[in-house]
Amino acid sequence: MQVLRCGRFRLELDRPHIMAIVNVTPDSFSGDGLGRDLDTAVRRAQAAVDAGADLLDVGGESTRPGSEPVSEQEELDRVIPLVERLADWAVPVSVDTFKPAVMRESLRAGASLINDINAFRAPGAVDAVRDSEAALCVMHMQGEPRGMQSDPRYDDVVAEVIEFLDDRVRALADEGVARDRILLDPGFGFGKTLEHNLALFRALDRIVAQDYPLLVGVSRKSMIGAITGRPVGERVHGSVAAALLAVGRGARIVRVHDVAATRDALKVWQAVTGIPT
Ligand SMILES: Nc1nc2ncc(COP(=O)(O)OP(=O)(O)O)nc2c(=O)[nH]1
Repeated sequence: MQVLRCGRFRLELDRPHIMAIVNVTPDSFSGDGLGRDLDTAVRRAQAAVDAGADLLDVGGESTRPGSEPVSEQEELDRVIPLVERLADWAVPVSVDTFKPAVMRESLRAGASLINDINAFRAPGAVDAVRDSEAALCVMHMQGEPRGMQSDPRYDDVVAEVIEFLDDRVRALADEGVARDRILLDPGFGFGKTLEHNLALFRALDRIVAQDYPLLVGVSRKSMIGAITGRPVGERVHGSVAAALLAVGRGARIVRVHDVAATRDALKVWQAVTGIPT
């Protein structure tokens, strides 16, 4: 059984887990950003937990392609008050950030997981998380959100993503980060064309073979839109299908906007496969 150390929690990953997206942003690509309205964000988080979310991922800066950077203080002002409100809930709170100062303050406020699309490469990022008990999600991205989709290129996207993740995990291990805190994520849509995303999806089992829990985030993304022809607000069916396919290939955490739909789909998948709910 894979157990992920996640702050004061121990996640037993023999069954798939749902990470609910709680974006306190004005400009998230999916249009679900809650801006700075704290009470609305708390209600959204509660609804996600009621619908079956196992974790909450709080994001204060949109990382959609072409997004404009947000200042450290603005991100702190958006994220920390919400983390403080959620910190004693019965589910782990994750914070989606690549800024070391936001990582540090989030941990101080009670976050149990740091979700870094930049794989803890920023100067000071490893220092910010090394001595905590928090889980760390290490994600692959080619380039930066502002320009990553302009012309992503790989010789072998699967091999290069695996090599990148291996390198980052080794860097964290060299700094003393225990392996039971680490999650991997191929970073769908982060410097990838549709073909790159599909190649990675088909090879998820090879990433799983790296023997770290795998997190997958494809919810409502452009790859779902490209395949289904649906606009961002009508991608729940495609997103749920992708989540099931990812779980069937070994992903153990799916990062989603539509918790209830994903939860029902996973219940059916678990009933058929005999994996405990
Ligand atoms: N680990 C991980 N983190 C992520 N954070 C943001 C987004 C982008 O999605 P979203 O948060 O819905 O949009 P935005 O960044 O525009 O708020 N995708 C991932 C992902 O695939 N994996």
